[in-house]
Amino acid sequence: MTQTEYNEKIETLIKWAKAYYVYDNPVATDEEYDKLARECLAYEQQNPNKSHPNSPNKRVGGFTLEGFEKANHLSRMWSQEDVFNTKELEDWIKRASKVNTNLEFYCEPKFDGASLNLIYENGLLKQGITRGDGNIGEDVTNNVKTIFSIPLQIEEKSLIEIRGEIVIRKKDFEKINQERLQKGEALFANPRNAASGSLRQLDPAITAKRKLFFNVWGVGQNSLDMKKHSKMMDYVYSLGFVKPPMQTIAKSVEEIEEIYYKIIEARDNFEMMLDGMVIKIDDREIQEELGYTVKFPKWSCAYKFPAVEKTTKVKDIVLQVGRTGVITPVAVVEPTLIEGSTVERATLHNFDEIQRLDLRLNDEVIIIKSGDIIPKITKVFYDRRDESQVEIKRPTSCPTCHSEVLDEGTMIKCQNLDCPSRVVNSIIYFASKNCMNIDGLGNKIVELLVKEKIIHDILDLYSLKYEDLAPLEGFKEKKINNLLNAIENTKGTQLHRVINALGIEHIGEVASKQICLEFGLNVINIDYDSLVSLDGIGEQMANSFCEFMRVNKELVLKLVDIIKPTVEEKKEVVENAFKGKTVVLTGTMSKSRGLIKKELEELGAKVSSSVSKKTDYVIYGEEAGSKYDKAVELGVTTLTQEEMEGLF
Ligand SMILES: NC(=O)c1ccc[n+]([C@@H]2O[C@H](COP(=O)([O-])OP(=O)(O)OC[C@H]3O[C@@H](n4cnc5c(N)ncnc54)[C@H](O)[C@@H]3O)[C@@H](O)[C@H]2O)c1
Ligand SMILES: [Zn+2]
Repeated sequence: MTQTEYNEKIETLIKWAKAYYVYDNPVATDEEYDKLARECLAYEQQNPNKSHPNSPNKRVGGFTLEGFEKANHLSRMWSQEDVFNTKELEDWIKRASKVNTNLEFYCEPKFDGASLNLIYENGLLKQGITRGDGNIGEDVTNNVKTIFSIPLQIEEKSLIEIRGEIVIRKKDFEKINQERLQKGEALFANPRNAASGSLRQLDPAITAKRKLFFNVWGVGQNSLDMKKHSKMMDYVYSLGFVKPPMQTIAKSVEEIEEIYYKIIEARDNFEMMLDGMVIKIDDREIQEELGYTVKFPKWSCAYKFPAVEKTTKVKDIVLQVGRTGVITPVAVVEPTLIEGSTVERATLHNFDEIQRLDLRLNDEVIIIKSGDIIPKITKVFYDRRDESQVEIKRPTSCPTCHSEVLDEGTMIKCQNLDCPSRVVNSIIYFASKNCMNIDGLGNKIVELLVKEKIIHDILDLYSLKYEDLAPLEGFKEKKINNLLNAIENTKGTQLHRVINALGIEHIGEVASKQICLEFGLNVINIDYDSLVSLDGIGEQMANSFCEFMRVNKELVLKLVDIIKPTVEEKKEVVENAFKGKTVVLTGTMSKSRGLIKKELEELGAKVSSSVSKKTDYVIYGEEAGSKYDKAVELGVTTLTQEEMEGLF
C-alpha cells in the first residue's frame, strides 16, 4: 500500500465511522469496515510515523452530536480488541500470559448496541453519558432516566461508574421501523443503530417510547474490593441491574471455544442482537498489571461472530405468485456466503418496499440472514451507484397466467382463481407437513401433476387413480401406492387441520382450531358477525374467512364430504393454574414433551415454542438451554416438572 492509498483508505474509514457513530446510519457493513480498518492497521504498524493522526485504529470511535451537552467520564471508556478466529484468540492469550500463566477467562455474550456510562453518587443516578471518544461523551441523563432497567437509586453509596450496553429487542426494532415507515422517516438499518439513535434523542419522550434495555457488563471508577471480575459483577447485579444470560468462566482455549459455539448456537433465540463474545481476564489484579493500549484493555477482547450482514448486488427481480394470488417480488443477488450457506435470493415483502428503499437493479445493498430468518435486504448504498442502475417497475400482469393484476398499493394480486401458480401453491400448502401432511406430495410432484393437467385443485387429489400416475416418468409401483395411501390416510383428519390446510389468508393454525372448536361443521356457513365476536379474531381475519367460504363453498362441502373430518367438541375446562396460560417446555423431562404438551392443552393452556414476555410459565427439565436463560432474563416464572405437576 502506498502512502496515498493509505490516506485515501483512512479518509473512507473516517467517513464510515462518522456515519456509524454520529448519525447512526452506516454506509458500510461492519465486515467491510473491519476489513478496511485492518488493512490500515497493518500499514500503520509497518510505518508508525506515517500514520494518520485521526486514524480510527488509534481512538475509541465516537464523536459527539451537536445539540447535546458534553460530559466527562470519571475514568476512560474503552473499545475492544477484535479477534476473529482461534489463531488470533491464541495470540491474544499468549500476550496476556506473559504477565501470568494461570489465567481464568470470564466469557459472556457481546450485545450489539450503544455503550453507556452511568455515574452514581451517594446511591443516586447522577449522570448518564454515551461513550463518545472515550473521555468525553454526550450527556443523555434525561433520556437514561426513562429506561426501566436502569435503577435511579442503588444501595452502593460510594461514587461508582456502572457500564453497559443500551440495546433494543429485535421485535421492538421491527416495530420502530414500521412506525417510521408510516411516517415516511428514514429506517434504521439494524437494532444497534436503532438503539443508539433512540438513546441519543434530544427529546426524552421519544427515548421513553423506544423500550430500550440496559445490559450491564462492567464498572469504571469504583472502590469495590472484590478480587475477581465475576464476583464484582455478581455484586453489581445485586444492586438492581438485570443479569444478562450466559456468563461462564473458562480456563483454556478449548473451553473458550466451546462457550463461543454454544452462544453462537443460541444466538437467534436471544431477543437482542449479539455480535460476538467478550472474553475478560477474571482476576482484577492481573487486569491492572496488563493495562491498556490507546484504544482497549489488554485484559479483554471481543471474539466476533460470523457476520450476518453482507454487501451484495441486486441482479434481477423475479415475481412469485402465492396461493392467495399475492405477487411477491424476490431479489436475485450475487451469490453471497452468510454463516456457511450461499444466499442467492432475498425477499422484498412487496413493491412498496422496493419504492421505499428506492431499490434499483445493480444496486449494492446490505443483505441480512440469520438462523431461520429468510434473507432480507435492509439497506441500499445510494452513494455507490454508477451508471448501471435500472428502475424496477410494478407489474401490470401476472407473470404466470398473464391476466391483469389488481394493484392495491401495498399488495399486487393475480385475481385469476385458475392461475396455475395459485393452484400449485395452494396444493403444496394443503399437502405440507403442518397441514394435511401428505408424504410424497412435494413441490416438484405437484407442479408436474398440475402441468400435466392430472389435477386442477385439491379436490382432484382424492380422485387420483393408479392409472393417472403410472405413465409419469419416475413413478414406480411403490411410489404410486405410497402417495395414494398417504392421500387416503388424510380421511378422518381433524376438522381444524382441514380448514387450516385450505390456506385462507390471515387464518393460521391457532385461528382454525379456535373457529372449528366453536362452530364445528357450521364453519362453512358461518357469518361475519359470529366470527368477529370470537376472542382473537379480528375484522381482517373474519372478512377473509367469510369471503373464502363464499367463493369456495362448493369445493369445501365436497372436500368435507370426502374427508369426513373428525369434529372436536368444546369441553369446558375446569379452573386450574394453567387455564388460558401460555407455557413453554424445555429440556429433558421424565416423559415425552409431546405427552406433557397434550396434558397441558387439556387443561386449557397454550403451549408455545418460544419464550417471550407473554409467556406465563417455562417448564424446564434437565439440560434446559437458552429458553430457560431467556425466561430468567425476562422474569418469566420457571417451574420444574414436579412443580408443574404439583399445580395440576
Ligand atoms: N458499518 C460501519 O460503517 C462501521 C463503522 C464503525 C464501526 N463499526 C463497527 O463497530 C466496531 C468498532 O466499534 P467499537 O470500537 O465501538 O467496538 P465494538 O462495538 O466492537 O466493541 C466495544 C464495545 O463493546 C461493547 N460491549 C458489548 N458487550 C460487552 C461486554 N459484555 N463487555 C464489554 N463490552 C461490551 C462496549 O460498549 C464496548 O464499548 C467495528 O468492529 C465495526 O464492526 C462499523
Ligand atoms: Zn396469475
